[in-house]
Amino acid sequence: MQMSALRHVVCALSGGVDSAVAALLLRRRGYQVTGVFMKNWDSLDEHGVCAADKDCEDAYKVCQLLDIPFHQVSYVKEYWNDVFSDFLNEYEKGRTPNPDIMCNKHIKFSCFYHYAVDNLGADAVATGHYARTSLEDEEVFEQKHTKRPDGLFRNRFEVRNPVKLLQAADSYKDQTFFLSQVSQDALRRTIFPLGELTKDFVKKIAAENRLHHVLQKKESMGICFIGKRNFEHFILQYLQPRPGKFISIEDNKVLGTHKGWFLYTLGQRAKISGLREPWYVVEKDGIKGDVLVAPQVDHPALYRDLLRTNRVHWIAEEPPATLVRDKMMECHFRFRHQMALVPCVLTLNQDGTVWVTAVKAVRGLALGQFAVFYKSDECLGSGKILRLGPSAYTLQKGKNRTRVAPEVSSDSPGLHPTP
Ligand SMILES: Nc1ncnc2c1ncn2[C@@H]1O[C@H](COP(=O)(O)OP(=O)(O)OP(=O)(O)O)[C@@H](O)[C@H]1O
Repeated sequence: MQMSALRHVVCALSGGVDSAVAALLLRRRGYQVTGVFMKNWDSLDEHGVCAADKDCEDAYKVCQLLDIPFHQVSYVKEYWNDVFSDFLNEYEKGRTPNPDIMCNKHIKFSCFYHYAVDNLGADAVATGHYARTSLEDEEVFEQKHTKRPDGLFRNRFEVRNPVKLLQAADSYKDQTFFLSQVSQDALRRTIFPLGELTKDFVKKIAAENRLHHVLQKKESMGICFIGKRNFEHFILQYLQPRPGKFISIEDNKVLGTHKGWFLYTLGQRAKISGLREPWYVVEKDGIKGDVLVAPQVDHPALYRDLLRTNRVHWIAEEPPATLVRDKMMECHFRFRHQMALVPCVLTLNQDGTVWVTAVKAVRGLALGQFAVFYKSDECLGSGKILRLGPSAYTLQKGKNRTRVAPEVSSDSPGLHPTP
C-alpha cells in the first residue's frame, strides 16, 4: 500500500502508559500515526519542577520508540480561559466544578481535535481513554467532515446514525463520565484503542514493547494542575478568603470558623479546629458565607433524591426520542467518577434542562457537579447540577412541622418537576 493511502490517526500522547499503548496499537493496525503532546498548564510544582516538561519528554520518547512523528502544542491560554476560569468562577459561586470534564470538552475534543484534522490532516484522532464508541475503525474513516449548521434550525433529525459513546469493557477503568460533554462531531472521528482492554493488559503490552519509561510513572490522580499540593492553599492563591462560621445544622450552634465557604463541598469532612469528632458539610449559606455541618457521615441532611440540571448535552440523540415522546425516561446516573450507577427518572423541561428523581436518596450531591446519564452501557450525555431538592433531614423536619421544605439553589427560584 502507498503511504498516501494509509489512514492517518493523530493520537494525543500524555507521556503516560495508556496513550503510549494506544499509539502502539494504532501502529499495529497499520495506520500512519502521529503523536501530539498538549501543554495545558504552565507552572512549577512544589519542587520547582515543571511536570509538563517531563511528560513532554516521555511522550517524545514514545514517538521515537514507535518511530512516529511528534508534535507539541500549547493550549495554556485556552485552558486558562475555558477550563481554569470556569473552575474558579464555579468555586466562587460555592459550586463543585469538574475541570476534567471541561478539559475534554474544550481542549482535547475541541482544540486538539481541530488541530489534528485541520492542521495535520488527520483522518481520525485517538486518545488513551477507557471508553468505546458504536463505530468500527473503518466506519470512523468513512466519515466526511461536514460542518453542521449552528443555531436555531439545527434539529435532532439532522444527524443520521449518530455515534454512541459506550462504557469501556473494563468497567472499573471506564472514563465515559469525563467524556460526557464531548461533541458528536469530534466523537464521530475518534478512536479509543483501549476500549476493549483492561488496565493490566495495557501494562503488559507496555512491558513487552520497551515502554518501561511510561510504565514506571504513577497514575495521575486528582486535579492535574493542583497535583499533590494542598487544595486550600492552592485555591486561596486565586480567590479572596471569605471567613465565615461552621454551624451545626441540628442546633445552630457555632462550632468554629473557616477561611471561605467555597473551600468546602457537600459531603466532605470539615476539619474544625479544636474538635476531635468528625463533622460533615451538609449545606452552604452563600449570603452569610457560613458552612452548615452535621455530626454523622450518613446524616439525613446529606441525602437527596431530586436535582435539576442546566441544558443537557446529549451525545447521540438531542434529546433521546423516548424522553421527547413521553416527557419522562427511566435511566441511570452518576455524579462522581466510579460511583455506582443510580436508577433514576428524568423529566424534560421546555428549555432542555431536566429534573432527575433518584429512585433512592443519594449522599453528597452538590451544585456544579455533572449528572451523567446512562442507559445500559451507553453514556447518553450530562448536565450540570444547578438546583437540589430538599434533603431527607429538611423533609423530616418539614413533616414534623407540616410545612413545605425549601429548595437549595444557586440561582433564581425555579420550577418543581411536573409529571
Ligand atoms: N498533556 C497531554 N497531551 C496529550 N494528550 C493528553 C494529555 N493529557 C491527557 N491526554 C490524553 O487524554 C487521555 C486521558 O487522559 P488522563 O489524564 O485521563 O490520563 P490517563 O488515563 O492516565 O492516560 P495516560 O496513561 O495516557 O496518561 C490520555 O490517554 C491521552 O490520550
